Amino acid sequence: MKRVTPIPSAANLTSIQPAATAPELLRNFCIIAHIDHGKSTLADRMLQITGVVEARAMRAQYLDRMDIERERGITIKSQAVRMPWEVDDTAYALNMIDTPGHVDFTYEVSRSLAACEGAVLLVDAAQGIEAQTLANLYLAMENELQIIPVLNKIDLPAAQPEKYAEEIAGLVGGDPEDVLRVSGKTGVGVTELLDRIVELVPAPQGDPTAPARAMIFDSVYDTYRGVVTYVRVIDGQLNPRERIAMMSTRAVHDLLEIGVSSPEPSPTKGLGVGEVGYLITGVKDVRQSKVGDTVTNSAKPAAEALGGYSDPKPMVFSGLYPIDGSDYPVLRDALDRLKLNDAALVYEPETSVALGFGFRVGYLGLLHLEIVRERLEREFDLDLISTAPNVIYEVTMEDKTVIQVTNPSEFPGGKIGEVREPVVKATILAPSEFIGAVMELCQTRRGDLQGMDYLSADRVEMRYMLPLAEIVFDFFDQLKSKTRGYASLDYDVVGDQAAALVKVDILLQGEQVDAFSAIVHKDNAYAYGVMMAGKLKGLIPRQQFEVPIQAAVGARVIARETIRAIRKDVLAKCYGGDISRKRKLLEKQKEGKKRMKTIGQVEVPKDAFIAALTSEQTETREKKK
Ligand SMILES: Nc1nc2c(ncn2[C@@H]2O[C@H](COP(=O)(O)OP(=O)(O)OP(=O)(O)O)[C@@H](O)[C@H]2O)c(=O)[nH]1
Repeated sequence: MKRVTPIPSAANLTSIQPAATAPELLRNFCIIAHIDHGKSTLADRMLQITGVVEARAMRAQYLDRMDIERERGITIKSQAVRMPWEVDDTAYALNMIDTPGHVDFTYEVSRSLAACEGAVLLVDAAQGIEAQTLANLYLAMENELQIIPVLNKIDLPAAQPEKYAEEIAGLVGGDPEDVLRVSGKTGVGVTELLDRIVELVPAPQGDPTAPARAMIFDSVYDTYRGVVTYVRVIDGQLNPRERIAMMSTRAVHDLLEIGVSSPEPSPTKGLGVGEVGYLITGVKDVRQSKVGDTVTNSAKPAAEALGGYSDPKPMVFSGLYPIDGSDYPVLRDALDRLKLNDAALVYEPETSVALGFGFRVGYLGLLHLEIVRERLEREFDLDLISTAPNVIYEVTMEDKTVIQVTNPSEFPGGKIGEVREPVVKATILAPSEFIGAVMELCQTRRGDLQGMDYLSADRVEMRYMLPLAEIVFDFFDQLKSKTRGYASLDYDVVGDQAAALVKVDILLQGEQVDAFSAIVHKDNAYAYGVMMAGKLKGLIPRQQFEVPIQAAVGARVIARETIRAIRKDVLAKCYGGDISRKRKLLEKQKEGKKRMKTIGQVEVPKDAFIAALTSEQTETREKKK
């Protein structure tokens, strides 16, 4: 197809653009890829080639706005951008929706996909298909998107485009020759890709005369403008200064501004069928503008909401405590602020004997946990300690009462009928030489092999059912280290199952230390007990009496360590009768005691708890590196 010079940048046009582009001139697409296969780099190149961002203003990963995203090189929040592109003298508007690539954010990916008619399936020409390529491809197929397979990074010396084009064609159908070859880095093949998007992605269809219906696929909090809601119009038209209604909550808001991002926000006189843009209503909380919800006109509402909406569900919980107890109010405010921008974050106050006042926080997954914690520490200058992450358990007592447990220390005693835990369907892709290693790992994690397929002669896809609890800890790190970094993983929570789970408590001189309680499979209880008791023995200073450290399941002690007694006589070194020096030493000892936590009669420096919890976290972090 012949390419003509792109039309001038939308940003250079007058600030208010005409209402609604005709649907047949629109193409809505997203780029789906495994993490690091180059989605953001390709998106950058498209912005540059279509002229919406001048080369001079270009910076790497233009669309990734959060500092953390830029530093970690990953996309967390998706964004949409409109690009002009001319083919055969016809000016089209391409809406590109950048999607997050990580497992924790699958829900956001699926909403972004629902806003498109086509998907560029991007595969690194030196790596081939990976687990998230498959997961995202299946999501795109469920949404009936036109798939455009593309091999990226063909400039790399290690690129094997022939081999992987065949792999892709085997997966999506078609001829290996039709798989486009591009380099997001050098720009090779990107114009051809833009042409192909116009050619292959179907124009959006909808009823322009019907009551307005638009799907929210993202909403972000902006300090200056409040919540910015990204929508895709399905039917009808949204106009400035209308009153709009959210169909799931029935909340009504005044539309203050409506426009498109190109990629800086530019107001328009409205958004019509198939268009992608943003709405500003002055709302201050993203929870009032939920991803997946349907926006309609409040005076002339649509009868039915668009399908597929679900509330984000936290899957992983952990206690979050300020290291300095006086920071508790700061932490509370910081969480309130963060929640404005993160509808998936949930938390409630919690107190721990060992750690004081804090919060039990629910996250979508481990990456989400790390990101929240990092943002709290960085943006609010807090020093935090988090307890080991755990999943949500459903405990049915013998009398049939059901209890949801998000904190191990709340695991009920007494007569338990059944404990259920969430399970995931995991897809693991690895070179076939690592099949044994992967199987061994999954077996130790209580995995159940569901099936296995060869993608090519030397690469295999394995499907497992695994308890989520076994994945949230260090599964991914173990998988990487056992496969020399070659395996990739994707998982999806699919339900729950009954399991033989018990709570292990750690007791100091008979008193339970809540921060160390854990829910584990009964076969792993002993190992956890021995590990924790041993660790605490090394951290708790000797007291003037003997202190037993025990690990127990219910009333049964399964491991024990003992801290031997000493008598710490601070006056021992003071000969003679210098009373003022003696007093000083005693004062000093009293000061030190303030930093102690008393568990029963045992005085434990708060630092020891922090060290025990952090060493666990750093061990896992170290392993990741
Ligand atoms: N040589 C080469 N490197 C590339 C190309 N495209 C991307 N890269 C590099 O690959 C790495 C990952 O690229 P990103 O664009 O951040 O990948 P991504 O898929 O957006 O990653 P997520 O946002 O984490 O999903 C970066 O170091 C890029 O510089 C390419 O065409 N050629």
